[in-house]
Amino acid sequence: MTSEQHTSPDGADTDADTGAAISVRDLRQSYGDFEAVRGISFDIARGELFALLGTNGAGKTTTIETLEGFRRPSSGTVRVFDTDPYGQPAALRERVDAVLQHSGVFGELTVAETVDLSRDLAADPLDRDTVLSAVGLWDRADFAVRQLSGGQKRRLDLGLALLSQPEVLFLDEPTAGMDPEARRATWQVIEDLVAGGVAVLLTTHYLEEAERLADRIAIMHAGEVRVSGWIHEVLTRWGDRIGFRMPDGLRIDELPDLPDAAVETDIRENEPWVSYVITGDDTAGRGQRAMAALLAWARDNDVTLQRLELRTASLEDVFLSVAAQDGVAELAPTW
Ligand SMILES: Nc1ncnc2c1ncn2[C@@H]1O[C@H](COP(=O)(O)OP(=O)(O)OP(=O)(O)O)[C@@H](O)[C@H]1O
Repeated sequence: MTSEQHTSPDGADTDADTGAAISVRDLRQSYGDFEAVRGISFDIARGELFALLGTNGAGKTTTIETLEGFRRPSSGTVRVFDTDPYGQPAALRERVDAVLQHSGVFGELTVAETVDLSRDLAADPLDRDTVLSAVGLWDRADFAVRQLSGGQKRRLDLGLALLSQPEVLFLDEPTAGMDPEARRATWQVIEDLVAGGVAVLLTTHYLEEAERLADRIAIMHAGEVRVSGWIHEVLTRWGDRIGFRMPDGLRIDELPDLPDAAVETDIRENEPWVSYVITGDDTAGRGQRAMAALLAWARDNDVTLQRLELRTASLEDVFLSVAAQDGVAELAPTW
């Protein structure tokens, strides 16, 4: 993880002065009259994992395909190591690899043959056993690729991407179809790559995956980045949560005011549910203070709080508010 990027005196970010492996500036991308990406900007440093999240059709794949050099921007600039990636120039080919949504491997070849074929194309490849061990397929070397399960194919895709020892890796939903154990093993592989200095751009619909792996995130909706930042800052900004089952016989206006908190009610698992969202500046102590006030109220009023919980905001809380809203301004928490 590195510090935030700087801008050179002429206003241009450069690889040399920022350490940015990937730089996107005001990228717009259209399909005919339809603008799928509407002016987004971000940087990714070496040794950083940046998660590009978003609703279906938000523009993530379009953005990644542009960075991979498959599409020329309609306007704006994208750079990978200070180089325009359009057309996948030779200077980048050895430094960049990807796990795409749709695997390009041949079903009739064995796993070992598939790895060897990719090794033949790489300048300084890892050896076959290292690759197959890294992705947990050492016992599948002699299987035809078509005999692999969906999750195993995904692991093979990752193995093929990491064997060339890339400096930039694009991961487009890399753990789709994996069971929980394979997913965790894959997370470890990705964490090791990032620790080794690889810049990773990840898209995923598994928010737990982004929460575990990402240094910084951007959440896209309708072609725009609606929320971005260091993941812990985003979650802190979204506030802590106290929740409990709505006590029988109480109305919402009979619930107490808690410090720096706003209350709302909804239904959770078929039960009436109370949520307090706590956003005071004292991020270390605000949850405890609100909880202490709630417990004092419950004791004084002889109320039992069932299923009581205190938690920090999750990426799912942030994501759902992005998906539910349709304007940037409304997204800043107003409680
Ligand atoms: N080749 C294309 N021609 C026309 N429209 C396209 C094309 N590819 C994508 N789009 C549209 O552009 C928008 C963004 O698509 P994109 O695939 O980038 O979204 P995404 O964020 O990756 O979505 P998902 O999470 O569903 O994979 C969508 O509305 C999609 O319908």
